[in-house]
Amino acid sequence: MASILSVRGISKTYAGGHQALGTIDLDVAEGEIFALLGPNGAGKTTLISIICGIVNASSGTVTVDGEDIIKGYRHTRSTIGLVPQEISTDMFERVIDTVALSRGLFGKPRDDAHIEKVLRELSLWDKRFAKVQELSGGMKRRVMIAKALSHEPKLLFLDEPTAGVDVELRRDMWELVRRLRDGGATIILTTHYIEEAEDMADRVGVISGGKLILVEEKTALMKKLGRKSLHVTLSEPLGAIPAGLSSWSLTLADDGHMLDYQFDAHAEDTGVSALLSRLGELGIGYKDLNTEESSLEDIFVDLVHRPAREAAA
Ligand SMILES: Nc1ncnc2c1ncn2[C@@H]1O[C@H](COP(=O)(O)OP(=O)(O)OP(=O)(O)O)[C@@H](O)[C@H]1O
Repeated sequence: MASILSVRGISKTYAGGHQALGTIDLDVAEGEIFALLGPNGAGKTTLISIICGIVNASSGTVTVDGEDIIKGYRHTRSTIGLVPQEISTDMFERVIDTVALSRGLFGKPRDDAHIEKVLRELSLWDKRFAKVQELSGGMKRRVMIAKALSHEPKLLFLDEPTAGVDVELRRDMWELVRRLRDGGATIILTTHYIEEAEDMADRVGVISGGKLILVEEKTALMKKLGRKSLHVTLSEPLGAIPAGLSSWSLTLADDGHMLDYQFDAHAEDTGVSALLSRLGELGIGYKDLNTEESSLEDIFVDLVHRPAREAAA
């Protein structure tokens, strides 16, 4: 599918000399949900802000829907919707007015039916005549989303959309994201809730220290980097791991009642069957066995911390 977003050689050094982004290259296809993961200060917001035309890049180019974001800014800005991390809107305006005004700012003709649809989808219709300042924090966030959707963007950025929101709003938001995607929109989100990326994203990009260290299909990533753990519940607790088991990398947990073995699920020989027969030979009985796959969170933590570990080694 065609790219709706192409980032080529983008870097950013802020005025104070801080390099927030190294050289970033990224393509996002139309209709994708792309999750950008990274620790605090990794450069996620900087990258989004450059694409949205809020921050100038130090080098590189960005194309949105076939147009350069600088030369073709009118088109690219009206193609993009941004839900920023922070709530920024005129607090004294009524909900319906601030959302309708946002649409006008992007040069789109008035469309009351669309504004009503957006407000209804976000459960804001009943509050349409309330001033923004009278709303709860969660409702204010819904207003920010409504504003971003007011001009029917093809490419929607959600910058940590569910940070600090309640369970209900979070669930509503993910339903909305799915509906938008079904309607053909492309969605790029940053999140600290990795299970959300695991649940929602088609592809995942990991940014760390201003560098995009990995971009991969979510399922392929989990397959490739995923490890499995085997948990062996012992009949009798062990005080220490017996010398006869030194060929496996094992840990004892649960006061010696549980033996854990981490292995690469895709290796030709996982070592599991040899481990189980050795346990038999050593007379170590067990009551139960179960395996567990690593989550995207495990993979992410491993990836982000790997450079530091490698440097220390
Ligand atoms: N206007 C600015 N001037 C100088 N430095 C900045 C500015 N904005 C961001 N930075 C720095 O650039 C780096 C990247 O920040 P950015 O906000 O892009 O990270 P982030 O990945 O979005 O983090 P978070 O998850 O905390 O939102 C940080 O070190 C930050 O302090």
